[in-house]
Amino acid sequence: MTDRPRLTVLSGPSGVGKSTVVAHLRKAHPEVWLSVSATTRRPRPGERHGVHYFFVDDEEFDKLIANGELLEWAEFAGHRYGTPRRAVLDHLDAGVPVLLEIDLQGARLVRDSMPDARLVFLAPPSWEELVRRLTGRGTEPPEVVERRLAVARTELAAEPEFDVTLVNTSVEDVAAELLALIR
Ligand SMILES: Nc1ncnc2c1ncn2[C@@H]1O[C@H](COP(=O)(O)OP(=O)(O)OP(=O)(O)O)[C@@H](O)[C@H]1O
Ligand SMILES: Nc1nc2c(ncn2[C@@H]2O[C@H](COP(=O)(O)O)[C@@H](O)[C@H]2O)c(=O)[nH]1
Repeated sequence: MTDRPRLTVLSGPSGVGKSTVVAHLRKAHPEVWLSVSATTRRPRPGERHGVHYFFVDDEEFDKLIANGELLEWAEFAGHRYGTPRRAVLDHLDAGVPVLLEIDLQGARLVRDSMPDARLVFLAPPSWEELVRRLTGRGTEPPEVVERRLAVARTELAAEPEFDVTLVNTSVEDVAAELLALIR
């Protein structure tokens, strides 16, 4: 029987660089499986259904919840996001390392339902750098950036709840540290 690998949860404030770090890691290590979340948010330019997210409407998201298909879900800055349960469990059962990239509320829910999961907090080098990254990404209008930064203050305060903190100064360094934790 295959040993069940540990689930790794990567969390941290919007704009800190979670997706950038994960993309860098997975380019060199495609064997690490990244869960594709469902969301009611609209796609950004370049985002593809089934690759970056499963983009669903409110009714479809309600059904996912009602049918117990989500391992966890949360509302973040006006939209809902959730982790499809079956695919995560199937990959773990098959011995494949699984990575979730989710918000603080979701990380707390996973910790409650899967206490063996390792919770990793990605922190910015400074508040000013976080603002620069989120603004510089240019994917959200100023009012949404403000909303995400307000949430970020709460998320930064929750860092002690996590098993490990990685500071995203260098994408290469932090991706290597994350890989070592996943293994
Ligand atoms: N170490 C780094 N140094 C400088 N810029 C970075 C670094 N890591 C990421 N960035 C940049 O910061 C911006 C935000 O990164 P990214 O979209 O990966 O954040 P995120 O945490 O996934 O955000 P969200 O939670 O909103 O999806 C991007 O423009 C990215 O290129
Ligand atoms: N609780 C969950 N949070 C999730 C999930 N998928 C993504 N996220 C987090 O939402 C915010 C915003 O993401 P964005 O793509 O709109 O910038 C970010 O913190 C993601 O990590 C999920 O399935 N559950």
